[in-house]
Amino acid sequence: MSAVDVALSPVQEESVRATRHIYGPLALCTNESIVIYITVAGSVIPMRVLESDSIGEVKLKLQTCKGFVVKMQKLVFGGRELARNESLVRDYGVSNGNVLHMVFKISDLLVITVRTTCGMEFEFPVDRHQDIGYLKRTILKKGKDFGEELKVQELFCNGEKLEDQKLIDDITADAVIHLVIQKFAKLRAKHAERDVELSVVAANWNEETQSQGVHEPSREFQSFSKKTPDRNLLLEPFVVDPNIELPGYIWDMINSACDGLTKGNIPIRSSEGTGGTYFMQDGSGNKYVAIFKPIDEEPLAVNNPQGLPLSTNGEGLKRGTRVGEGAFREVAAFLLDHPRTGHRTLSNCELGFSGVPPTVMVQCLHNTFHHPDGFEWSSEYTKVGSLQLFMKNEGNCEDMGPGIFPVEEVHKITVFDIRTANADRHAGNILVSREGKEGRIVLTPIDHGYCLPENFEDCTFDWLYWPQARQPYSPETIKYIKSLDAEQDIDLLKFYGLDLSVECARTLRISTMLLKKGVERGLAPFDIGNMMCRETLNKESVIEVIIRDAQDSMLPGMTEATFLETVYKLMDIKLEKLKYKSS
Ligand SMILES: Nc1ncnc2c1ncn2[C@@H]1O[C@H](COP(=O)(O)OP(=O)(O)OP(=O)(O)O)[C@@H](O)[C@H]1O
Repeated sequence: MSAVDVALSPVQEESVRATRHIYGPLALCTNESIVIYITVAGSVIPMRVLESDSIGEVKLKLQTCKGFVVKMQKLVFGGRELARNESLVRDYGVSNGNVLHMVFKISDLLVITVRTTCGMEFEFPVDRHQDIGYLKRTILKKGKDFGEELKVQELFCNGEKLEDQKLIDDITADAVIHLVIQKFAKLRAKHAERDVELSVVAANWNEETQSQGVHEPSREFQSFSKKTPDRNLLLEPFVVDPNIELPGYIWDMINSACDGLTKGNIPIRSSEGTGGTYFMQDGSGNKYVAIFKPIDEEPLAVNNPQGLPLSTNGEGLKRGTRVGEGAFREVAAFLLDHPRTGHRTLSNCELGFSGVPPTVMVQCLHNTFHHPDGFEWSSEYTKVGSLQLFMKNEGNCEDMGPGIFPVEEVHKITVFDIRTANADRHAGNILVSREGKEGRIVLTPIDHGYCLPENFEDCTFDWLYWPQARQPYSPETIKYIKSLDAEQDIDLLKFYGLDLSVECARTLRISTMLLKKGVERGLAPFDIGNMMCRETLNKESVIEVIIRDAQDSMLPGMTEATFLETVYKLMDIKLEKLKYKSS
């Protein structure tokens, strides 16, 4: 028996038991059985799987053996995210002895339920990274809905008073928090994924209400402010062309985040996502104002905080993207999202048709970012990345059934994804909020670090399977789509210093062409989107076949324009066939 066998045997037994659990004893007899290693948060889990297992089944085994909820797992192998749950282990080229990396997403959101004595329930989301002081203030604010009944005074857990500075996240799951108020009320809190339950029960008590002051600057920051008198060093726009003037709404976001840093409200790293994503707070410490994503912390980049390995060839987690370009793609996504009233200009503060939050490139210096090789308060340690406006939300589309989303809200996302051939549109990347007295649902697309890839290989749209995608676009949306112009878009990006590569520009041209041609023929988002997505991992999508056929027909010396003309004609033929089939 080799040393490896010895080291693995206890875990193998465990994995084998899981295999038996799912497949019965026959699973052990097959020669497809392989051992893979899953790295997660610094430890390695050996696991026996079948090459014919789907990625979904591997995730299920991890849930069975280790308790990691399937929905919260992200697996990476060979620098690529194993994003398709229905694809097989062997489709992704995973074989015996290979190492897979798992990023475990924990939701940043906790949903707190307050129940009054008369049985009324009110739910409100709080951030697990916030502290008890924040929780109290939130309950107090919400307390208006309960009248005078809910006056927060103290919170206790396991007999211990919870200090305002304690993080909500530090409270043990399943713990019962006692909210001490003047009249009886009950509170319950659960993680948005519903895998952890936290109960909060209130009892009678009579003491003075805590003062609701603003956070004191942390000790960490006090030392920082002494060392860095230059406020601009903290956070400033990263502009390629100094002649471009940033508009007021972008400055408001930067200044607000800067104010937060100055007051010692440190950037808070999100537990979700595969890259370094930081919530920037305002001066009061009560509000997030922006999201900062440094380029050196992107997945597979040199300082990725999730422990993902470095890319071996520079390619990002999705095919046709490059490590370190995510932040630029985020900014491009905002610039391309033209408002209904006309073309995007930075001075126009209107949200775009699809609602991509305002995003700009910035540089920021702070010791809370991931600096594995040490840190000094010097400009050398400044990080460059995208800064995006924080959008208040109640969670994301993964947390709820799609049936409740208004058709127009889904359609606006489909328009953006098709235009930009977005390779990362899963339901978790669409935030959900409510607007107005009726609580109209609004969807906000985020996380556009994988839009405009060089090819269409990894295009996936979760909304394809939502009923709204089968409905035709409204006349207003069709009008918007007709106004799109890929050449103008390319020029616009260039103007703002984002010069697309020939391949990415080609993607934008072809996907805009497909969207426009599709609506001309009255196709629904499903029909158009479906042409861009692979049915299975190794079967080319319709758009890929069109592009390959166009490439095959090219003679040496032919121009990009000729290539696009060929794509244009081939696309017409395919669309006519599709129209004929569906009529
Ligand atoms: N503009 C925003 N407003 C509010 N919250 C946001 C915004 N952008 C990101 N977030 C929050 O931060 C979390 C992580 O962000 P994001 O998904 O963009 O990171 P990522 O590392 O690129 O993720 P992924 O692994 O899904 O590609 C999101 O799940 C969301 O909760």
